[in-house]
Amino acid sequence: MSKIEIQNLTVEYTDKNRRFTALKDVSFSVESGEFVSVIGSSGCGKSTLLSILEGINSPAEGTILIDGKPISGTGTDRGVVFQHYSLFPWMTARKNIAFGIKQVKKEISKAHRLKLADEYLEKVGLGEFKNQYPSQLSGGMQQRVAIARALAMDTDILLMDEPFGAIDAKNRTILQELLLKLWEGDGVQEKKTVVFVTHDIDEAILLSDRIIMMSASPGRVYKEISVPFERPRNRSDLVQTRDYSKFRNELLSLFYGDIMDKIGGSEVVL
Ligand SMILES: Nc1ncnc2c1ncn2[C@@H]1O[C@H](COP(=O)(O)OP(=O)(O)OP(=O)(O)O)[C@@H](O)[C@H]1O
Repeated sequence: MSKIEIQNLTVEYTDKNRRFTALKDVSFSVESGEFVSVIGSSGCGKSTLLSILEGINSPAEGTILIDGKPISGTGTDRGVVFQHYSLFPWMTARKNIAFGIKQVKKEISKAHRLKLADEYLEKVGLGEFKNQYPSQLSGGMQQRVAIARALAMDTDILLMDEPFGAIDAKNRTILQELLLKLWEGDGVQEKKTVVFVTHDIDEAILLSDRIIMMSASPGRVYKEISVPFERPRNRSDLVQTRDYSKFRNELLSLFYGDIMDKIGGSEVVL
C-alpha cells in the first residue's frame, strides 16, 4: 500500500460566478519514505494540490488516501512548511518549535517539548539563537526554524510548498543541503514521506526520488520521472557528472516542451 494515493483529483474555484478548473483528473501515489517533488510552471496548481493534501481545501472530485484511508480535513500525520516562514512573531524560536510539537503530540511534557526544540535548533545550526524572536532572525534563519519545527513535530508526512522560494541563492543552497542531510538521516530512522513543491529543476533533482511534472490549464500530471542518482547525494559531486547534465537537459526539454506544445512550437534549443 502506498503512503499517499491521489486518485482522480479535480479541483475547482468559483470566482465571481465563474467556475475555474485548477486541477483535472490528477492521480499519482507516493511511497512511504519517498521524497517526491512536484514541478510545473506558475499557475499549474501545485499549491492547490498541496492544500488538498494538507486538508484545508476539498476537491470537487477524487480522493486522497493516506495509509489506505480517505482523509477528511487536516491531520496530525502531516506537517507543512511554506515559502513564508509562518512562525508566530510573539514566540521565540524555541517556543515556536515547542508549540508546533504540542499541536501534534499533546502527551509530551512541556519540559520535553522544550528539550526537543533545543535539539532541533542545534541540528539546523541555530542553538545560540533559541531565545530570539522571528523579527531578530534573517529570512534564511527563520526558514531553518520552520524546518526544525516541521521535523521536530515528527509527522510521517512533510508537505513543503516552495520552502526556499523566497531565500537568496547562497542560503537556498545551504538550506537544500541541510534538508537533504536531515531527511537522509543516519540510515537507522525511518525516512519521512515528503511532497515538495518547487519551480527549480536543480532543486528537484538534488532532493527527490521522483519528480511529478505538471502542465497547466487545467493542472494535470504531464510526466512522472524517477531520479536515477544514488544516495547519499552530494551536490558538488553530482553536478559535475555527465549523467547529471544529460538528465537535467532531458528534464528541461520535457518542461519547456510542454509549454512549446501549448504555444505551437516544435523544438527547444537548450
Ligand atoms: N482561491 C482561489 N480562487 C480562485 N482561483 C484560484 C484560487 N487559488 C488559486 N487559484 C487559481 O488556480 C490556479 C492554480 O493556482 P496555484 O496557486 O495552485 O498554482 P501554482 O502552480 O502553485 O502557482 P505558483 O507556482 O505561481 O505558486 C491558478 O490559475 C490560480 O489563479
